[in-house]
Amino acid sequence: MTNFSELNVSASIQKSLQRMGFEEATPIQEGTISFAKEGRDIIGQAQTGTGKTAAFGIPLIEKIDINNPAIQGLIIAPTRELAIQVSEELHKIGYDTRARILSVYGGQDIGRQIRALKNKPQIIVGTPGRILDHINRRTLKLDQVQTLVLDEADEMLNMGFIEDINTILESVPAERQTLLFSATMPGPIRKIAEKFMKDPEIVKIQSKEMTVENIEQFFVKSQEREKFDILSRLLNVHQPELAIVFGRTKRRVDELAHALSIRGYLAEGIHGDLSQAKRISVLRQFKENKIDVLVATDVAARGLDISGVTHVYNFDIPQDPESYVHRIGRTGRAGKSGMAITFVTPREMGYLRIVEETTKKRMTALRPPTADEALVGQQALAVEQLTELVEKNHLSDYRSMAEELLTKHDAIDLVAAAVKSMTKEPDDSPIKITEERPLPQRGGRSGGGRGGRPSGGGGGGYRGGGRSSGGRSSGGDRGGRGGNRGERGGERGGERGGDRGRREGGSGGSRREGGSSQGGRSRAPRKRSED
Ligand SMILES: Nc1ncnc2c1ncn2[C@@H]1O[C@H](COP(=O)(O)OP(=O)(O)OP(=O)(O)O)[C@@H](O)[C@H]1O
Ligand SMILES: [Mg+2]
Repeated sequence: MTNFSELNVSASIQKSLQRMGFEEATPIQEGTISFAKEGRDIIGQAQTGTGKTAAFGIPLIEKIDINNPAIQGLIIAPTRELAIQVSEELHKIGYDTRARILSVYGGQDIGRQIRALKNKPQIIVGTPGRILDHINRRTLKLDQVQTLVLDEADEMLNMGFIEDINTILESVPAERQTLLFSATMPGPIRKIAEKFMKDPEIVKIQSKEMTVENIEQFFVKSQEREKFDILSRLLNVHQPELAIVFGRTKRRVDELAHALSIRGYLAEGIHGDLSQAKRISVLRQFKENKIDVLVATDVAARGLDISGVTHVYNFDIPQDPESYVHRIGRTGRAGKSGMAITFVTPREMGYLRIVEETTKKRMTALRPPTADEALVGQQALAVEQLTELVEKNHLSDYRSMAEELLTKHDAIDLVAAAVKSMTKEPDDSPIKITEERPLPQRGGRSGGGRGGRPSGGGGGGYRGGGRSSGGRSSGGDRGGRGGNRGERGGERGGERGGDRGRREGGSGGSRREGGSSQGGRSRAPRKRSED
């Protein structure tokens, strides 16, 4: 391990890093900071959650000439949330150097952005569409940019941003430093690098597996209609501090978030159809622990760094392995441990194997907990809370009531009642989850091979079983919702017609939801439409 002074990081940035609690550089930081300071182009590849932001952020901030009012650094990130997150991290790193940083992204009032641009920011973090918009309006002057960063390059490729990035690259001086960061490095990304970068130094943090070791990976084989009840029981047993549940489509996310709330979890959904303000507020609530379960589509959660996510549930198995890697990478960040659980229907077992082949890591079969086990989990939680209350001993206002109760009732009955009242018991309030058709068959015979454990239902002995989640799910009434806009992710045709703003704002961002596996790539089977 190397500390930042050994990497010759300036004293003022070291001070900020100290404040951020960064004691030592992570391997990707150690590998890239010196090269970047030499002015080299860099391709940085490292697993999720290993500090790629600071790996480019530290040398970038260090290079800024604080007395030069021009934009000197440009960072392109695939989504608004990421642009915000990156700029927040840069603010922290640059706190003592006082570099001026501004994020620009779709969905935010452009007039306000234009005014903010007049305050002479030195670093811009933005999404491709909005950056282009500003370039076209001549509100963003990039002729003095010295450093260009492509963050989450793989995702920008998947989203079909390559042409936009091409155009942006043509607007920045050729004499510049280019840093490209990605958790995965599919072939087309290497091609971009060859085209746009000068003799790049490739810093790849070698790891046998693509996913970090501190994430335990499980799969649950179950029928589609059983998934929701299994998910509830898993939540009850695991008692995650913060959990993210991934759904394949926006409708799925809406339905899951709603169903989880009905069953008493503090859950909210996030996807590209929600307004910018709503997305930001949901993320804030999640970060502040006001929500326990965040339900999200791939894109909405890509790259998000939320500390303390203990569990990731893939309610639907992702179609491509890169998405899997990114999804589960929302937990196990900065060396913490995490658990990832992927639901897979028997017909989708081929996808599971493809994921495992790519990550070089086998998932362990998880037997779905029975209703009794789920109850025991919740009772244990109640006992824990009760014990904590006793230990805190702020009970003087209640003691006389307790004494009186004890004269009338059996002590064990009283404690049992207290535990019961604090236990979240199984809840079979009706919910509606529209069944998803499985992904197209792939990777050989379905259901075979893994010789998995018995799946599903736990013998049907649980309350509120398939009846509640599956039974009432025919849901043809959703047809007109038009939620399938986003599923045509790969179809670039026509969408260059100037509605870029829409793509990043409001509903427009939806184009990418779930389409991440398709854009520009032909190897994945085309996904069916959402509805
Ligand atoms: N040297 C360090 N010491 C301690 N914590 C760090 C260090 N570097 C980064 N972190 C923290 O680790 C977390 C993950 O970092 P970051 O978001 O940059 O990961 P990433 O590699 O970009 O992941 P992803 O591939 O998911 O985008 C952040 O909370 C960050 O503040
Ligand atoms: Mg990142």
